[in-house]
Order: sequence, then C-alpha cells, then structure tokens
Amino acid sequence: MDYFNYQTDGRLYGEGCDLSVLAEQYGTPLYVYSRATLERHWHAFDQAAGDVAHLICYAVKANSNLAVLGVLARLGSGFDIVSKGELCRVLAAGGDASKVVFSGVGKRVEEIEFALEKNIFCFNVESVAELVRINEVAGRLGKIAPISIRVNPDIDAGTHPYISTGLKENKFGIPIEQAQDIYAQAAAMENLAIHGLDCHIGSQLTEVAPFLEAVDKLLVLIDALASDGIHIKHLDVGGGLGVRYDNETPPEPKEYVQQIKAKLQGRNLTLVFEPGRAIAANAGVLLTRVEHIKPGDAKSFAIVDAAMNDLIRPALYSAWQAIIPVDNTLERAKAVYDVVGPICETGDFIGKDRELAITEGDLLAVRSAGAYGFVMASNYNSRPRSAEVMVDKEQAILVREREVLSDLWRGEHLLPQA
Ligand SMILES: Cc1ncc(COP(=O)(O)O)c(C=O)c1O
Ligand SMILES: N[C@@H](CCCC[NH3+])C(=O)O
Repeated sequence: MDYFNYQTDGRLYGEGCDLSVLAEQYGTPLYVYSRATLERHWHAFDQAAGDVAHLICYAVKANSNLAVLGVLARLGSGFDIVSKGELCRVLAAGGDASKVVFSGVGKRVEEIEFALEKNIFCFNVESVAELVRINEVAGRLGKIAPISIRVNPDIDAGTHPYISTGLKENKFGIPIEQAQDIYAQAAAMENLAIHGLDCHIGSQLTEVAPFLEAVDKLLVLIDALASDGIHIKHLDVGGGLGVRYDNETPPEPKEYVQQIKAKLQGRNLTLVFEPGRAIAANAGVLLTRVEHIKPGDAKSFAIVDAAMNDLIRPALYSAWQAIIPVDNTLERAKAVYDVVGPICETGDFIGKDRELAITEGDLLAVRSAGAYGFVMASNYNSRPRSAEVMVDKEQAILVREREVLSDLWRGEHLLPQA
C-alpha cells in the first residue's frame, strides 16, 4: 500500500489530499510525494534489521528534495551520498554527517576535504588512486579518514544493463580478487582507518539471491582479511532492492533484510543498507495534463504536458511506469495511446500502447515516480522544471517551487556589444 489510492468519490488521492485539487493549485507537471509512504518504507528496513547493529543510509540520488531528506533525517536515517552537493543537501535538511557514507568513483579533492571536515561515517572507496588521494587529503588536514573498499563481486544482478553495477565490465568498485591486496595497501597508509567493506551490485533487483551471493563472497573476504590482521567493523551491502512498477514481484524489505541478517549470525558486524528506490519510488507520482489527443492510423497519441525532461526513465531505460486517470468517474471512450511529451525527440514518451479513457484537459498520474524522477529532470527544450509537493495527511506543502522562465538563463551572459 502506498497511500495513493482512489477514494469513494472516484478520485485519486495522495494520503488525504485530492490530487486534482493539487494540480489546480500548483499546476502541472507536478511531482507529489507522500510523507507517510516514505516513513513506512524506511521503517520497514529499520524494523527488519531490529536489534542487529545497523545503519539505513538512504541513497540521496533517488530523490534529494530537502523535504524528503528532512522527513528521513527526523527518523534518524543515515544517508548515502555521491557528491558534496548531496552532502550539503543532507546537512541543510538536518541530517547527521556522522551517519553519512560517501560513494562514487570520482570524488574530487574539495569534496573529500569537505566530507572529512564534517566527520562523515565512512568513505566507500572505489580505486587505489582514490585511496591515495584520500590518504593525502586526510594527512594534510590532520585527520584520519574512515574507509571501506567497494568491491565488485562480479555478480549478474539480472537488471537492465544501464543500471547493473556489480559485473566485471562495470566501472564500479575493485575486482574482488584484488581486494585483499588493496586492503593491505590501505592498511599501510598512515591517514586511513579501515572500517568496512562495501558493495552495490545494481538497481531494481527483484530477487534476493544475487544479494545473498554477494554477501557470501564478501564474508569469505572478511575472513581472509581477518587472517591478515585487518578487522572489518561494518558490512555495507549497498542499495538496489527493486520495487513493483508493473507485475514485478520483488521481495519485501523485511524479507530482504532478514535474509541478509541471517548470513551474519555470530559475527560482530554492523550492517549498512543504502536503499534509494525502495524508499522513494512508490512514495511519489507525477501529475500531468492531456494537452491534445492526436488520433492516427498506425498510432494514436496522447500528448501530455510532462515530457522526458521531467521523467526520463521511460526514454532512457524503456522503463514502464503505470499511467492512470486522476478522476475515475469521467465517461470517456477508451483507446490505445502512446503517451508522449511536447519535446522534439522521438524518444520522448512516458508510456507506450496504453489503454486509456481520456480526452483533452484530463489529468493523469504517472505512478512510482518518487525515485529517479525529478532528480533526473533537465531543462531540455527550455522547459522549466516542475514543482514538487509533499502530502502529509490532509495537508499539502509546496516543497519546491516550479521554475520560472528567468531561471532558465540564470548565469548566462550575452557577449559584449562590438
Ligand atoms: C552506491 C549506491 N548505493 C545505493 C544506490 C541506490 O540504489 P537503489 O535506488 O537501487 O536502491 C545506488 C544506485 O544504484 C548506488 O550506486
Ligand atoms: N536512475 C536509475 C537507477 C540508477 C541507479 C543509480 N545508481 C533508474 O531510474 O532506474
């Protein structure tokens, strides 16, 4: 259950808020997030981890709106970040730096300095070059940097090739065969403290088995490191748990966490999770209005006011997301449409071959848009980015204003007159 449901008046609500009213009030396209859903998903991970030492580090990249981060920070969440920008957002939202893990293959010197100054929980290091850099920066600042090495366990997560990360051919992490040697190199660096071991094998995984396979490999490595005198205090299993967009049947967070937990019995290891999508995706919808209906022989199109610049997942990964009417009581003829945006790209679609009963002016909701939605939005075709609203029971709060046209050229300059 995700708190976006039709109520007895036949209209779609987000918690206690009528989405058609929000669309009138704030305009479309409009992202709407549900606080209760975010909280419920976060608690699902936290409660399943239970009394085992753990940290739920929400992956900020999935949805970095300050209100989203603030809701999770108030629950005591940690955060997985990949840039100084994300760390600044976490801090601005009241998050605790001591619960932050810093992932990513290309951390810049300035970003490492900032994270060290803020005393983050751990750097997830993805190469020897990065170890050397962090050691050097920490030495210069008179700090000891807590590190984990992200290993690439070479596991096929069975997910879309653009979002698999744990295979040898992916750019992420250190090949597991080299990890023992690289940990020894890290141990010899003066300004590093080895705290953990990290992996992240991909996104939108719909089975537990690949995660368990990865954990098995990591535990073998942890034992090998212990015999080298390197004691790992935490195991970070990354994110990647999938959600239901269509007819997928991913495990519930509870099952996923419990199965991983079971592997760690008898070990004194803190478990770190970095869920992004599983917390945010089904906590959001994108509202869009039908601009035109364009019937055709080969295809009919519903041209809506949201486009690939607002939600790029369908264009980028051929991702499928449900598209449903906001008012279910309207009597319309049914037809099959490609739901497309106004952008000048053939790839600009939100959904293909969807049976819908709609006409011009009707409001649609694209489901599961809370993760990798607004955060991946752009201004392509000089389209201002949409507003974001958070619903909290009967209350709706504007948590990001719609961009205005002058935002589009902010920071741009004409050449001086000749
Ligand atoms: C290092 C890392 N952690 C966590 C995540 C979050 O992944 P997901 O949204 O699939 O849970 C990602 C993105 O895939 C990632 O790259
Ligand atoms: N952006 C992707 C997921 C990438 C995960 C980030 N490491 C998506 O929409 O599915």
